[in-house]
Amino acid sequence: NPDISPSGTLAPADPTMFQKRYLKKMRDLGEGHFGKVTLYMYDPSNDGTGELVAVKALKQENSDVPDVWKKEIEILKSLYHSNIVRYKGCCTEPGGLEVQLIMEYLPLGSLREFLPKNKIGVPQCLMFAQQICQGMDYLHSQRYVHRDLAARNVLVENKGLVKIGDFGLTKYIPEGEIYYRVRETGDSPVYWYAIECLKEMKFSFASDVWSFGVTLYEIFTHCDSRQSPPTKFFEMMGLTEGSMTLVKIIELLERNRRLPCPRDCPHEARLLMEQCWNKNAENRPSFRTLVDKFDALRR
Ligand SMILES: C=Cc1cc(F)c(CN2CC[C@](CC#N)(n3cc(C(N)=O)c(NC(=O)OC)n3)[C@H](F)C2)cc1O
Repeated sequence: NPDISPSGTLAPADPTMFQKRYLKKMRDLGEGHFGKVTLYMYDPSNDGTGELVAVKALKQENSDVPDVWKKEIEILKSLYHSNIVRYKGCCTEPGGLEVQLIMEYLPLGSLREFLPKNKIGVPQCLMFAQQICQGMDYLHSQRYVHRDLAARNVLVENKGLVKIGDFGLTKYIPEGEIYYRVRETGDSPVYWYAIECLKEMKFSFASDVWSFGVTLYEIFTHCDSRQSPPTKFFEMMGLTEGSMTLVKIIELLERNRRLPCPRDCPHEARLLMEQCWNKNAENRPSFRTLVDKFDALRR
């Protein structure tokens, strides 16, 4: 339904502009530090035949950081890859502060929901792993560091296709730079963090590769909560509380302790996992290399 522009000519409606009044809330999909993701039906004809979309909105009190927020919208808008969730548009309230990011909806949810219910075999684990590497290789080629790669942020389109689904902590690494330093830790996903992130809050393409190693571990454990990274790290370090946890994890990693090898994980895949967890960031493979290594494994 093209909008009538002031001059009265028929301006083609911009398909990336969603009007808040036609968004009908269905249910919450997730909660994050700065906001939440909700399932809506976009139903301009108001007859229940609209399309389902996933909408990410900042919590009001955080909406005074529009530049950070707009950054995430700009990032997702600029990414085009079969293994990255599709940007559909954004929704602004007339004169409102809040801007909402509108993405395609993948009803099967993330690997965290999918894997425990669908016992996939080794070939499919390797296929999913390779697709994540393809998406991440593309993200890195655009000079973005994800900083939150984990099974909970990988969406399942169908049994043959997964996509990286959330870019809440993604940062741009300027040409010539290697690291992105952050100040806040917040409720950071420390069990997915490389050792240099824990010690110096230094994030890089290589720290994303470390997080991929943890994601590969999650895939081969079928996201079984009894084997989750937090659970296994707590077992290894014994119960600690508060800031001691960070100190204890660093100690374990310095002593070359790592997550255990999942029962169904083939030896070659375990070797890749361990390469991703190399203490020395320079010695970790790139996602480009990992895509090729998974090709060899899948033969
Ligand atoms: C404001 C910051 C913020 C808020 C958050 F809630 C989260 C956490 N959130 C991320 C998006 C999420 C998981 C992924 N990827 N997801 C997306 C879809 C989709 N596009 O279909 C989907 N589908 C689904 O669950 O279908 C049954 N889940 C899930 F909402 C968790 C992270 C954040 O940075």
